[in-house]
Amino acid sequence: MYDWLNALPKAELHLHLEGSLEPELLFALAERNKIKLPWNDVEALRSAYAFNNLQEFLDLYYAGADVLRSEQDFYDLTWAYLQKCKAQNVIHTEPFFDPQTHTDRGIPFEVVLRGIKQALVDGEKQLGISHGLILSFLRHLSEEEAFKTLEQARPFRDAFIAVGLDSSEMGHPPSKFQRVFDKARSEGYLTVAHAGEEGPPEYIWEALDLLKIERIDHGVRAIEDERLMQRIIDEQIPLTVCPLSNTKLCVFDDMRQHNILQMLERGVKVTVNSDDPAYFGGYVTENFAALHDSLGMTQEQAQRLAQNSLDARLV
Ligand SMILES: Nc1ncnc2[nH]cnc12
Ligand SMILES: [Zn+2]
Repeated sequence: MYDWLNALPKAELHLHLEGSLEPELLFALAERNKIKLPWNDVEALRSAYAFNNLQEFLDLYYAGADVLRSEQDFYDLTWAYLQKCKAQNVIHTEPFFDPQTHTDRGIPFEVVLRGIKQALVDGEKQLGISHGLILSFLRHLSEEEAFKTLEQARPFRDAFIAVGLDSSEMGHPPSKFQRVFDKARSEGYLTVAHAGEEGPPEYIWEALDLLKIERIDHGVRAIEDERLMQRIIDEQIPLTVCPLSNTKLCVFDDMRQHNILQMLERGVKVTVNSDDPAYFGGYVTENFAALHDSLGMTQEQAQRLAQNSLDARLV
């Protein structure tokens, strides 16, 4: 039914690899690693996917990530995501991963990175999907811990194109990580950050002015600040918007209230992404389909959104 949306060549610019962990794989990895789960089966886990806000989701997302232990686990996770990309004509992806979610559980940085990177390299060779990997800091943790993570990444500098910032937004403004991002930029990393998902427009200003980001992840609350909107339009700063995520996390009560097409028509460089597809009900094509079903997105608008994603690549 959505073959025309599936067929559009597109890039995905906002995807957390840990958020692509489907319940079936989660259970398989739990069995492989002999981990007892608090859910009886896949259906019980899926029925827990009802969230009132970002934090409720994050609590489950970090709990789910605990089944990822070995290099092979991270490879399998990433490979499963790349298969979805192939099926949906995502020809380029710039995924995030959160090293601290794993190093804080005692999994060495290099175990995580090697598994992910090997799958991405195989994806290039075998599936023709190009990539740029983004190391994302957890903003609910301290500046010092982010510096430590940047240090752990140093021997693998070439594996990354950028650093990012995710996790609980409220109370953790971009300014908290200004010095970490300064250091990262001095080492040649590009920068992106989640801002204006649940947080106010001020956080987007900080991300632009203090973290010097190339793209805004989410950014949907920019619409509350006209001066900010003008800047984003004038400078053509891309927004990586995640419609299904925004409705599942109650950023918008209903998809019919989502502002992505309004932004598109105002000249904002918005893109469509899946964020955490295993938890939010779909990959990129399902996100496009939701815009068609609920907002009446036209074929021409879909083409512009897909083209924006290709134009907004960092590599
Ligand atoms: N949507 C999101 N916002 C912030 N942090 C995240 N980590 C994974 N998904 C996230
Ligand atoms: Zn995200």
